[in-house]
Amino acid sequence: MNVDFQNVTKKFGSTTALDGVTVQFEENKIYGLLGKNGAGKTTLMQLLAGHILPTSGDVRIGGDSPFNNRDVLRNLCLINESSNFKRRLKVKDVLKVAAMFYPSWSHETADRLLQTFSLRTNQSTKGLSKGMESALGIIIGLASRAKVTIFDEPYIGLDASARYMFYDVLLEEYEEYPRTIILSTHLIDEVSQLFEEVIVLKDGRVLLQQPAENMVQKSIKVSGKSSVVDEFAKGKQVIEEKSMMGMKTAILYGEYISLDEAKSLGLEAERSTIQDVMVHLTNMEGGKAYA
Ligand SMILES: Nc1ncnc2c1ncn2[C@@H]1O[C@H](COP(=O)(O)OP(=O)(O)OP(=O)(O)O)[C@@H](O)[C@H]1O
Repeated sequence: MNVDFQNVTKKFGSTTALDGVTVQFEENKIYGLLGKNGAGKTTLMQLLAGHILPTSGDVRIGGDSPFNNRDVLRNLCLINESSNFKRRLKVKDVLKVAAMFYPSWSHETADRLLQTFSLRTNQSTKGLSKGMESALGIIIGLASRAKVTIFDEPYIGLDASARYMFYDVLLEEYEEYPRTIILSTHLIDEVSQLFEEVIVLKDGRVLLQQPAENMVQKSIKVSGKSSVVDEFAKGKQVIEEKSMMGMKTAILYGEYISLDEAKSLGLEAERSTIQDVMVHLTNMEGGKAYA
């Protein structure tokens, strides 16, 4: 199911959380939805999950609006950091309800992940630690096999090893049973190798939408004598630079930039990370779009 946002604006009182967003999520792709605090990521996901209505514009999933639309919502699973599970229920009851709701539910995946995350099905959800609650959310998200599965910072309280288990299982599950996965995260370095496509929001607008690989290929971090760095940077977009005692480090972003060309001038050169590019682009003044 394709997801289509056409000129979507969402206002909360005087705050414009999303401002004329037009974006598409294709079937069977893993997306990273990135941006600084308050950029509009959660609002976009809430609109997608039919929890709220846009102030103007159109949100469509497989051609239909998700708002109050049970048929669409059975193919869509949003897991967020505060997926407050009904406090009186046991883990097994929460899973039973989810299994009834999602037509593609995989009992096998749920059982396997219960073991992976050491969750007991007889445990009351009231007694779950933050990490265990996140684990339960992740189990539901992956076992739902919903055609559109969205994780909004789903790992609060999970330690590093549990988070890496989540990333591994997510990839395994995705390979076995492809679906559209949207991951919103601030732990970009940890997760970025999962992304096929990256969407960066800034001040409620789409600043950039690109295949993850392109984003890396279009960026370069160079260091060396200031005059050489400046010469190399001519005509390219400098998104960050630091100088000290005649030396300079700069991050450049634009059309494909060759590492070899920089090295042949005697500069140290490497690709910068998606996290670096995201941080510096969103810190720059103005709202230029790089899509
Ligand atoms: N229910 C609401 N009522 C009022 N303002 C809201 C509401 N939800 C979001 N906003 C505002 O809309 C803007 C976008 O918020 P949103 O939560 O979508 O950002 P975000 O990118 O998810 O941020 P974070 O990374 O901090 O979770 C912010 O200015 C926020 O204060």
